[in-house]
Amino acid sequence: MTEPVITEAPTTITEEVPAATKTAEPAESTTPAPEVEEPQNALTKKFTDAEWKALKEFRTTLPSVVEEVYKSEKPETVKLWGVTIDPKGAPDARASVVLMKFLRARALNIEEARTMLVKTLNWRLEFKTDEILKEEFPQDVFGNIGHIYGKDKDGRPITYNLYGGNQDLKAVFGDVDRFIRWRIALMEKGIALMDFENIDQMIQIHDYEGVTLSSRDANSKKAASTASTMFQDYYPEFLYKKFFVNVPAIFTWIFWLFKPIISAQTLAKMSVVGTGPKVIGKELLTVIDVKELPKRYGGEAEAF
Ligand code: HEM
Repeated sequence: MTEPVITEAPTTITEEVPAATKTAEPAESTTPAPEVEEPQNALTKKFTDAEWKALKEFRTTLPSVVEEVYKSEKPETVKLWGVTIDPKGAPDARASVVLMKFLRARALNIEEARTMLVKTLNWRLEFKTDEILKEEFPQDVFGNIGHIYGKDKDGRPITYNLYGGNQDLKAVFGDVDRFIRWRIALMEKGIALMDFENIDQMIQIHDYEGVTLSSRDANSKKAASTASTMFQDYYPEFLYKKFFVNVPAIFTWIFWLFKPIISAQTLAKMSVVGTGPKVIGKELLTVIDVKELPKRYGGEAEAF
């Protein structure tokens, strides 16, 4: 697996200004064609000059990406997370945001970003992600282990996974393929709440209340590493922060088991929080408003 290198979203706002190319005596007919103005939204306005440069080059590879993935089908446009990307057409701000995710996940390396995009599109066809939102999963098994609830202070959606010991984990992880489809469905539902204009990332919270070592059997380990690898490979730059709450101190070492499959940049977005609403609230209330945070985590929301 290529180690993805994810650069932090830059905070400086930079407008794309074409470099002045005036020479001493411009010849009459050599006036350079004006650069096509880039459509902007709040997220593209945060791109740096280096990112814009990489994006323009990345776009030139898109026709070959479509050809490689869809072969003779040759679709005019490609839809990714609800955003239409026109490989040959005029640039679009939301499409730029989606494409930038691949570039940032690969440290602006065009060839590596292209490979990641090809692999992601191929995986989505194979995994049938388009059908996943319509799929139904047994409520008695999954009803309590995953929730999408509230927004952070900047409007990012929040997903909660309750993988603690007080669940029937044998039923949840007994069929690993079914679990993975359910987990990817939850991810896609979270992404469906993003507009790619102002919001393109989410907060994830894992609750491990009541966890014991016996909760970690071969199936749940396989489910955890498979899901984690899929997020690394096919969901570039979707994570803003991830919190692991209600983790008993004696189990924090489990966090480090994931180090080989998660990039350093993604690991830096993750933090392990102790147990109880007071301790958890202290940490989570820095990013989530008290009215949006469930009571069990130190907030005021009457949630799950
Ligand atoms: C013992 C029972 C546990 C079970 C059943 C379990 C289950 C899972 C599952 C299914 C995932 C897949 C990723 C996702 O759903 O977002 C995951 C990821 C992960 N878990 Fe656990 N886990 C357990 C304990 C722990 C503990 C105690 C820690 C310590 C903090 C931990 C840390 C992690 C990390 C770091 C990831 C990777 C997250 C990512 O890639 O986004 N797990 N776990």
